[in-house]
Amino acid sequence: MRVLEVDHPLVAHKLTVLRDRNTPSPVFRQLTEELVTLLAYEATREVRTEPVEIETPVTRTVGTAFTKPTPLVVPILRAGLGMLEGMTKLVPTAEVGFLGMARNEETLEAITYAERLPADLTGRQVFVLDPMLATGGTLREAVKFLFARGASDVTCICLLAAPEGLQALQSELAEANVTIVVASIDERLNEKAYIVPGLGDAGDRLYGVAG
Ligand SMILES: O=P(O)(O)OC[C@H]1O[C@H](OP(=O)(O)OP(=O)(O)O)[C@H](O)[C@@H]1O
Ligand SMILES: O=c1cc[nH]c(=O)[nH]1
Ligand SMILES: [Mg+2]
Repeated sequence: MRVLEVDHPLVAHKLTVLRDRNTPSPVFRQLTEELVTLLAYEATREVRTEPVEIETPVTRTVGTAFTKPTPLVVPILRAGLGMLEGMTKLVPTAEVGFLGMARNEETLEAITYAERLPADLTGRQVFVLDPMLATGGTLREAVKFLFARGASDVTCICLLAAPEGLQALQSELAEANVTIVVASIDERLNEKAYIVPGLGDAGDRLYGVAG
């Protein structure tokens, strides 16, 4: 498993506004989308491509095309849905599958309540979108599920990660072909397993308080 913390002033600035408790949902959604586009630029460095011959108005030349099957993008509902548009803007030909997962706030166990993915992911490159990597339980389950379906490698794009969650994932997925691309590795988890300084509950800030 590899971890890449993206160090860029544009990322740091947008993240600062996102963290601010006074930032309203519409601005939060817009900034999330913009941040994902910046992170996706780094996260797609290893996307599989092949040469393709094309004709410009001047001559024939060899360019680059995504190798088929194209990457699969998997937002983890709810909060990951806020990252989808930013990703598909950059990789418009990607297919999209969905995982609905929620962390039980008492036991911190991640449960899967919805799944809409291709049955066979053999050889597929998969990009998972989830803004928060706290204990790491949600991403661990998601990644294991994708490998069980045959994915060749999984890249998770997150806004914030806690060191505790990264360590937990590292100890379970050390040898796995997993990359975590994150805007900031924060200080720690608090007693409720929220990321500190963090940005609060990403799903609630994007979409309002869940019932
Ligand atoms: O690393 P973990 O400790 O598992 O926590 C992280 C998870 O918690 C949040 O989702 P949540 O369960 O709040 O669902 P939501 O997106 O519907 O709000 C977040 O979007 C991650 O999926
Ligand atoms: O800080 C946190 C931790 C888990 N889920 C969130 O949305 N935020
Ligand atoms: Mg939530």
